[in-house]
Amino acid sequence: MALVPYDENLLPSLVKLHAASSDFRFAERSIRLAQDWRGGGVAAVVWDAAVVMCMYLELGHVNLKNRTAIELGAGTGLVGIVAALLGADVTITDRSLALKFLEANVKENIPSDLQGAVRVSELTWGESLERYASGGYDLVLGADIVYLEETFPALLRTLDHLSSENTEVLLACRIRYERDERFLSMLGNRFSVQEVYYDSERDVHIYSAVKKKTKPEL
Ligand SMILES: C[S@@+](CC[C@H](N)C(=O)[O-])C[C@H]1O[C@@H](n2cnc3c(N)ncnc32)[C@H](O)[C@@H]1O
Repeated sequence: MALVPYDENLLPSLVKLHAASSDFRFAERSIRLAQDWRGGGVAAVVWDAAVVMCMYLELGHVNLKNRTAIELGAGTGLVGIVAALLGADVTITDRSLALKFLEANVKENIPSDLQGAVRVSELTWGESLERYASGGYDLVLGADIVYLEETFPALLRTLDHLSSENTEVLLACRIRYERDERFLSMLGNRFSVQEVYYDSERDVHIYSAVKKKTKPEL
């Protein structure tokens, strides 16, 4: 039986035909990603938010050269792959069920001289966070990862763990429901959040969040 993770209206427009693979062009390279909507669930297709995030990264507003980045809920890995091609040292993560697919896409699309700058690793939000350096990343990237209300507390704990006051969190989101707005306001308790980009054609917003400075104890 086909896995239908949620509401058909949420299907990314790029993959409504259950494409077997899709081609993209970012960072002056062709990227071919295997996709498997029927068998792989939400992690196995490229969502519009990922495409918009890559477009945003390509614009050059964010410095990626020699910076450390971690991608959460990477799915097919497009964002992490593009970040690596643009010069970042990237840890690409998702739940264990997504990793096989993700590893194959990374292997296929990262040239051998950059393979050392990319690793694929399991990160289920809120779990075993001690495996990842606290505040240890310059950038935390997430495309279309704000959609399941029950994951919001764990996702917030994860963002909090990975970020220092010098980390920029970039989230590409399609705001579908009120709960998505609620997530952003929960994020605003610990982070200063601002919208930095909007793609009206795909209806995807990019938010930048930086941890608020904690007041020194008196
Ligand atoms: C809508 S897909 C987006 C995939 C990809 N970022 C993109 O935009 O193409 C959501 C992703 O979040 C991941 N995800 C969902 N719940 C998660 C959790 N609790 N911990 C880690 N990843 C999770 C899914 O496996 C999936 O890859």
